[in-house]
Amino acid sequence: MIDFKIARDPQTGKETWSVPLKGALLLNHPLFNKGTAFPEEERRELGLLGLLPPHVDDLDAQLERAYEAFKGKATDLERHIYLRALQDENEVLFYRLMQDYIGEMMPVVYTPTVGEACQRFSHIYRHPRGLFVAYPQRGDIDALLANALQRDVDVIVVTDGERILGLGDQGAGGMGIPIGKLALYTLCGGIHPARTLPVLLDVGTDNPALLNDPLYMGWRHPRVRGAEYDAFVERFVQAVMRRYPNVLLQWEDFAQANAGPLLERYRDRLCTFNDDIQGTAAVATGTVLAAIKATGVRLRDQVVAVFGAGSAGCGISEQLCAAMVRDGLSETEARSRFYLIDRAGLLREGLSGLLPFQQAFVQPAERLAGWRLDQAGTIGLAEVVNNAHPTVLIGVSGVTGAFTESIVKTMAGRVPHPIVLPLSNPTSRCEALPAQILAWTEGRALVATGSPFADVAWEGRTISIPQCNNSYVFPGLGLGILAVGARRVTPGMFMAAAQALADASPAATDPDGPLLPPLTAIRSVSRCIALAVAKEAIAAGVSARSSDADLERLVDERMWTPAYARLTGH
Ligand SMILES: O=C([O-])CC(=O)C(=O)O
Ligand SMILES: [Mg+2]
Repeated sequence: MIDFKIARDPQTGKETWSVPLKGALLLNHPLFNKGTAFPEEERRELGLLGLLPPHVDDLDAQLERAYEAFKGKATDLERHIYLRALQDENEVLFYRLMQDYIGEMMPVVYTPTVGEACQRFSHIYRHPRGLFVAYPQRGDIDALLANALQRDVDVIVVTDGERILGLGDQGAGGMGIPIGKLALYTLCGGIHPARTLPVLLDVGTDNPALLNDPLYMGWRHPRVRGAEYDAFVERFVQAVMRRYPNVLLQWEDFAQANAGPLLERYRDRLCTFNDDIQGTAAVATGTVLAAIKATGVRLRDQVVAVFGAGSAGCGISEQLCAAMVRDGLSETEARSRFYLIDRAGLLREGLSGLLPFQQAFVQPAERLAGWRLDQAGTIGLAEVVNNAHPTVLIGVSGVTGAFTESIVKTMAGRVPHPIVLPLSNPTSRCEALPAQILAWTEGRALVATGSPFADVAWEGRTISIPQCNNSYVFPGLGLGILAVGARRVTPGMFMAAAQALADASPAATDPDGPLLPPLTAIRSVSRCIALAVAKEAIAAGVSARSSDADLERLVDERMWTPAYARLTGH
């Protein structure tokens, strides 16, 4: 831990950081390092004279140099390595560069390239970041946390690496995900980078390629499971609560068998949520709400097919269902409009092996009279589309190409503007490519994807493909929670976030506009979401505040902007 202090001028918002480091040690510290932009008097005061080339740059000159270096890289993975190295060298420069070129750089730091970076983690590793909490060290978790660089932590993103995007078990390589998510907390939500902590719980890996890789950096052991796993996670959460009682803890990319149970176990004990279940649900709900504004067909009249009935698919369905109830349906009526398809086919009465969270979406046998079973004896997506006539089709399966031409064409045969959301990540796992969906529907479909895609040209129109990714929600959610010191993350906050996202949709005012705002607007979208979430926290009684007064100031004060602070020694 490095004990540094930040003083903020209330008038100008400018920060002065008092740091205990000097000379080369200071230059090696990404939070403090300004590189060639250290002004003369700081070079003198902080023992930097002679350690830097004599010319003093400003941030703009540094940006130009960094962008040139970025452009010089040949592949996305090399660009990722470059940006991660910059993050480990100079955070202000990294975040300003990301902000100025967000459309170009977010897919490199985050989805999809972060997936490849996780797969190649042990080969591209350069510099430590975040905290590795490995099972053999389970007796020392308090000490491990105390070793973290940060004294005060507001947000932790934790994974055990078992379900990294749609790429499965990446073991310790999963650390790339918490690092990427927290970079987005700062980039999109203005969360101070000094107050975020990525954590990888290393309980081993069942990925044979990793276990056999001589360079693998994780604990070389099959995954610890069952009661031992649960006890380990419990030790971790207790240590976190002792050290950072008010922290926001985000669970990320856990396998289905653990994701839901962990959320249930901890949601009432600390301020915590699961991004893949709840964050993905909120962004999908916000996107569907935006799409129905564009089509003019009410939510209560939609029929939803969800391909992939894991925790994400069920989480999305639960939230959309709650939104339908708000739109006037009874819960039973709303649930009857959902068709969820898992590996064993449509969730239906009599199907064995249903998970607890799937039970609520089981279709009764009488509604399926006359439906055909496929060769495997299940009711597949094609049969659902043939018979149920969905208006919304959502993919969270990780099955590349699952939305075939015939499925999409059948759907579009009955719906003027089908809403099609292939959300699986990374790009290689997408259920259908946007250009295909638009071609198969004569440009009528409203499409949004989980991973980023380029615009599609269609008969003289340029159709932008919004990225329906939880990155539209979690940074603003976190910002709102921190702004009012919320103690819990409630379902109402996700509904407020979804509504705020839909309200910010360009399609709400222009039927030809994209469903989601462009990435260049993401900071202002996060701010709107933060305000809605903060309001909801107060209304739900989970904040110490009792009034909405001053919310804008509270949110704005929390938003860090990448700019060099004055540095002094102490
Ligand atoms: O990371 C992303 O792009 C979205 C996400 O949470 C996932 O796919 O697991
Ligand atoms: Mg995830």
